[in-house]
Amino acid sequence: HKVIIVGLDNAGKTTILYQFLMNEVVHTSPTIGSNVEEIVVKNTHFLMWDIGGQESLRSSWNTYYSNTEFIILVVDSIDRERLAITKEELYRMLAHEDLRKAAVLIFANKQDMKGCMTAAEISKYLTLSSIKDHPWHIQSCCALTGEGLCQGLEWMTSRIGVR
Ligand SMILES: Nc1nc2c(ncn2[C@@H]2O[C@H](COP(=O)(O)OP(=O)(O)OP(=O)(O)O)[C@@H](O)[C@H]2O)c(=O)[nH]1
Ligand SMILES: [Mg+2]
Repeated sequence: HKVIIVGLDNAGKTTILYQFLMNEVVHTSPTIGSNVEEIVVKNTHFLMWDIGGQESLRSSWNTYYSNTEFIILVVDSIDRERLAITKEELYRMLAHEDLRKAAVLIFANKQDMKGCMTAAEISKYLTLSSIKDHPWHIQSCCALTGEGLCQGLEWMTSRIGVR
C-alpha cells in the first residue's frame, strides 16, 4: 500500500518515518527529494514516501501522487503562522485527480511543545469536517517519544479493505 508523507518543512515527517521503522529518534536534516521505507504493521505492508517539505520542493509533490492510497499530512502543532499554508496545500492535494481515492491521516505533531495547538484546534482551522470526498482522521502525536504514532497506523490498517 503506497503512502506519501507530506507537510511543511520542519514538521517532523522524517522523524516520524524513522520512528515507524526503528522505534528510534534519528538525527535529521532537511529532506531534499525523498526517503522511502517499507513499514510492516500486522502483516500489512506500507511503502512510505517521506517527501521534502521546503517551499521550493512542494511543487514536485505531485510527481509522487500516482497510486497513493494514504496521505499522511504532518502538522507542526506549534507553528501557528504557517497553518494557513498547510491548509492550502491540503486542499490542493485533495483536488488532485491522482489522489481522488486516497485517505488522509493528519498527525498533529510536536504535542510535547508548550503552547502548541491541540488536534481539535487544528481540525477546526483546517475545516476537516467539511471533507466529504476523502476518508480522514486526525491524531495528535509526538515523534520524539512515539506517542500517538501507533494509533495513526491502526487507523490506516483499519481502512484497508473498507472500500
Ligand atoms: N519537540 C519536538 N520536536 C520534533 C518532533 N518531531 C520532530 N521534531 C524535530 O523537528 C525538526 C524537524 O524534523 P524533521 O523530521 O527533519 O522534519 P521534516 O518534516 O522531515 O522536514 P523537511 O525534510 O525539511 O520537510 C527536528 O529537529 C526534529 O527533531 C516532536 O514531536 N517534538
Ligand atoms: Mg524530512
